[in-house]
Amino acid sequence: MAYAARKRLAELLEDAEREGDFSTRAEVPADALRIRVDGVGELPLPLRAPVARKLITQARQARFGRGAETLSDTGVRDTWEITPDRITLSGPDWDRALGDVLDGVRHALGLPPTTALRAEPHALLVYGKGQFFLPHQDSEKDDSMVGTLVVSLPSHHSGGELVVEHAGRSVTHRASRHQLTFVAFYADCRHEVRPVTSGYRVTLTMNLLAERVRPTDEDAGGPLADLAHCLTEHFTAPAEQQYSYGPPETTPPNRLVYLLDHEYTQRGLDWDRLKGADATRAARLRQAAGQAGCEAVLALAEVQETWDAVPPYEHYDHYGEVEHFDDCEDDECEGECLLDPDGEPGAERRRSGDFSDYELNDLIEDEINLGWWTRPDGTGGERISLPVAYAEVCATTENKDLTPYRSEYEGYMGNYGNTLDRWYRRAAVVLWPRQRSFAARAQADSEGALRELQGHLDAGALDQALTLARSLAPFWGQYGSGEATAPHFADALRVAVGLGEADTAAMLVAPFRVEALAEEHAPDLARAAGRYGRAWARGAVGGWYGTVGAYTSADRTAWLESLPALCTALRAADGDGEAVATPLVESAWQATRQQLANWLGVGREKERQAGLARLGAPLAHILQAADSGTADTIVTTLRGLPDTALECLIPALRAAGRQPRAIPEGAPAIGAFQALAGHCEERLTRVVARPVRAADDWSLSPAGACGSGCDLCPDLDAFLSSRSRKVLEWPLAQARRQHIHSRIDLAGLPVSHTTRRQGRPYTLVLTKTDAVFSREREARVRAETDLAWLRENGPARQSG
Ligand SMILES: O=C(O)CCC(=O)C(=O)O
Ligand SMILES: [Fe+2]
Repeated sequence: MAYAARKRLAELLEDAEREGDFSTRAEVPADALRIRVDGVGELPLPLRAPVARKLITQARQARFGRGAETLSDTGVRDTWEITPDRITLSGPDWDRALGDVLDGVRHALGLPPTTALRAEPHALLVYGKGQFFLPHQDSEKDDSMVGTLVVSLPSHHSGGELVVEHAGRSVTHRASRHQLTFVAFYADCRHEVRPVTSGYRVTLTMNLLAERVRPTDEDAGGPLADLAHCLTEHFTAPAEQQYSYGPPETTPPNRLVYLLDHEYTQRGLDWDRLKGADATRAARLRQAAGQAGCEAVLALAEVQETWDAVPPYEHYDHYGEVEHFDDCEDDECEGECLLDPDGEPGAERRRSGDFSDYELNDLIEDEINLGWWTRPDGTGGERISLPVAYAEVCATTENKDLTPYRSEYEGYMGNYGNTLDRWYRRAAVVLWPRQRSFAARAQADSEGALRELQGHLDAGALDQALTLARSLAPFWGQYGSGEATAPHFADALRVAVGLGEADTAAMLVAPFRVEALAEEHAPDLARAAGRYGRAWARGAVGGWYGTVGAYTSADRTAWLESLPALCTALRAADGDGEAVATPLVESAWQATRQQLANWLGVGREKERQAGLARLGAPLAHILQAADSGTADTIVTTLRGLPDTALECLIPALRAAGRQPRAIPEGAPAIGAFQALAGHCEERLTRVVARPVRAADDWSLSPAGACGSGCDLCPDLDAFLSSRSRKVLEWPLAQARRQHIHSRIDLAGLPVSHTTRRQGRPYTLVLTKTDAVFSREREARVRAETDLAWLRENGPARQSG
């Protein structure tokens, strides 16, 4: 079983924990160090109060970093600071003493013997009574920085303990009064300096830097063969699923993601600078990988967990039921503070904070994403975005035993219980079988994969390129739909042309959206169609276009503007550009025709007019791009539409008129626009010639039967069609009044409806409004204007 392999692997790496701690301490006789400070002179040790006060006269208020900023806030950090350029360290024995301490620290922290530590002075700090530094994490100021070394100078003081924490454990260090006290900890450990209660506490802080001194060829120890066996098993057994519904997987997992315990920055992620147990575990895994024919890289993972969780018992007040927002002091509050933590009605019961004392019940959901990884050859790394599947994850330390960097709690919301979301940053060793290396990396870095394929093609290694490209098929479809991937369409297309295998080429270009297509792709598009045939091209365009009628973004309207130029370039290119241009135009037309039909069916005039007018420009672009056959089909369809289609056709003609140069000379579009213009002119002339409505003519066209065969609609139609009846008083029960309302509103009729709430049933009063006349007047004016414009500027005139 694959699960057993992962479990065993995690256990095999468990004992590495004993090989390193996150923090360590050492004492050295005070006379090992001579320390001089500019403006003060050599500091006599143990340090006494007058000297400490003299140091303060030379110091500044210490600052601290938050994000990219450096801040000064004595509520967070209150201590005096002297910069390292003003400090000189010496002493006959100092270098050797420090060297010994660093060697001990290296060993205690579990860094491999192939690594050496160096310490660089960072600051001299003086803490007087009441001064402190709240919990924080030190920033890694240097690529090779792995931690901090705090050297406490001996002095009489109380308080001022240095508390260091990692993975739920914490150690408190007190400084010696007579000796130098060295405390070292990894840079990802949170630590604090508790307030000094008497005397002065003086520390020299140093950055700990790690450097490789010997190659890592020695055996990292441990049951390597066992580990290698687990890897082989993991990569041969079918991947198991988290939930048992759905068909079982038949293929093995693509990779193994072994989560480490410490946090790392992108810069600090390096095989030689791993911390504590991580170093041993990663070294063993890497060696096992070598034996099992696998490749290993380091990665950074973002983990999110959602737990079913409850607040600790103490958070319930004496009612035994009610939970309060942390700061709530309102005696009469019955927990409303939680519903409304900001005093805004309806604010959600969601808040962030430290919920480490909450009790975790069940894990509802977890999600792991890799955001960065190093290259297999160890040269740098790259940003990636790769969700990790359940069957790929393995860890010796569970997430819940680590400290999340963010937590959010949401109280009971009906559908869900109380949930606690926790986010962690973890590093990981990611492994995959060497033969599947290309696909394993490609899933995270599609651009890199395309580059590699092109490289093989350029080098004439066609067979290899084909084998690798085929291995992308299982997951390549998830790629390409985002805007960010559009720029890589050109790369995918070029590789597709080069491969010479129709199915694989189709798979490579399939995930992109049509918006990614631009004029510059025309030569390769035409070449691909020439190579793989018309059916291939039609299939590819269908995929790029997506399902007709599916939601399409505003981007598509913008993209249609570029369609004529794209099609012109396609037709001019070598190969078979027409094979791509034709289905592109046809698909665009099918989608637009569908929208046209939808808008024509809308009764509310203003809405319909606006909707149809918006389709004008896209329609013009499609006609501009069409070949003569498609242009004819389009014109024939448009001619067959009702008069309301003029609300789209005139805007289309106007759009075409605005950019006559977009139509290539001799293009079928010229004839199509002329035919349409002639058609519109004919229709408008008929509209304008209609007799003006007589002042006493209130007749409207019938709204038609509603389809449910009700007895009301015929009566409504009789009223609407009547020349003389302006008002209808109609006693109707509520549901029936409702039906008439909706019939009138849906059709956008110039009829007002009110209900007179007297008697039973109430009376629905329908009144034809002046819009019966005004709409017709407006329509006539519009028709006259359009007709005048057509006669003056329309394409029919321009042809000459
Ligand atoms: O003074 C100390 O012991 C530690 C100070 C510290 O945490 C820092 O400078 O970042
Ligand atoms: Fe610190």
